[in-house]
Amino acid sequence: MTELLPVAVLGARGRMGAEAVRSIGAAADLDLVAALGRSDPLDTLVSAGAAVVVDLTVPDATADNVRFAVEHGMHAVVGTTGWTVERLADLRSLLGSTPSTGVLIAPNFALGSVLATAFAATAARYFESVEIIELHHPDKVDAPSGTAARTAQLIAAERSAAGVPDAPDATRDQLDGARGARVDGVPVHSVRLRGLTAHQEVLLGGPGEQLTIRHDSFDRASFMPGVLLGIRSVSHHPGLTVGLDGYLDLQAGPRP
Ligand SMILES: NC(=O)C1=CN([C@@H]2O[C@H](COP(=O)(O)OP(=O)(O)OC[C@H]3O[C@@H](n4cnc5c(N)ncnc54)[C@H](OP(=O)(O)O)[C@@H]3O)[C@@H](O)[C@H]2O)C=CC1
Ligand SMILES: O=C(O)C1=N[C@H](C(=O)O)C[C@H](O)C1
Repeated sequence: MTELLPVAVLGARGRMGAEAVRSIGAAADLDLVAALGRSDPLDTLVSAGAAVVVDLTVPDATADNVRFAVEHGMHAVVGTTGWTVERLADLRSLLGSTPSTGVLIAPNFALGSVLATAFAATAARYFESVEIIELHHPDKVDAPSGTAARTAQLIAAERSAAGVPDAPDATRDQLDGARGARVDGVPVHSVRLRGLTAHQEVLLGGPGEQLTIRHDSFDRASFMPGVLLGIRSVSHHPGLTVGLDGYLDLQAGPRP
């Protein structure tokens, strides 16, 4: 009989955590050994024998949770936002001392979102202007979304590598925030609206044309295939991987 993979969820009673608990419980190859809330001690991860820890908590807690997992020889699959450049650098250095441990930080587990971000980054080389609008439910504690921040970083990197000049913007007079927040120079606008789940539009403008790349998660079920892929794959990817695309082959096949 094949051994089941022991998995623990942090933030297990949250919106994402509860969905992940259901999906892991329904997976024949996974064994949910712990489902922790904020007041449960992290030592439970050790006594439960977790091999993979899934973190779906809050930006203030996630870095300490992942540190604990790595220091105790567990792989981590992280959907929580709040991973600044500094936090990622600290994690990379921690992982340097445990070379066989894998950590996936996935700003978005939905396949469509991962693809939309990749398409947007490619398209951004060819358009004069680019702006991001992210739209979420009003119970979200962070803005801009982790997905929007990651999309902006990838767009900025592509534009810089391709030598695209800064997008023109004649605004001289504005109310604070009217032009959004800047992430690596890319304007990001955050909408919080009851009824929404998780949505993003990347607007790309050139002379006489616009390309809009939009992704909608209508339900948190959209994130679950990515969560399961992360859990099953993380031990095969030692070190830090940022973005589920690191576990996917997004290259197009041969042309007909
Ligand atoms: N990567 C992706 O695809 C996705 C990522 N997310 C991200 O996942 C995170 C969780 O989102 P969501 O489920 O909507 O949020 P919720 O607020 O519904 O859940 C957060 C959970 O975190 C727990 N928590 C709160 N504070 C702490 C703490 N100090 N230490 C440990 N646990 C804590 C809470 O536990 P308790 O119940 O005990 O209070 C709660 O259950 C967010 O960062 C969100 O942006 C969300 C959707 C998709
Ligand atoms: O809080 C959410 O809901 C989501 N958070 C992630 C983010 O900030 O990008 C992923 C998704 O957008 C849903």
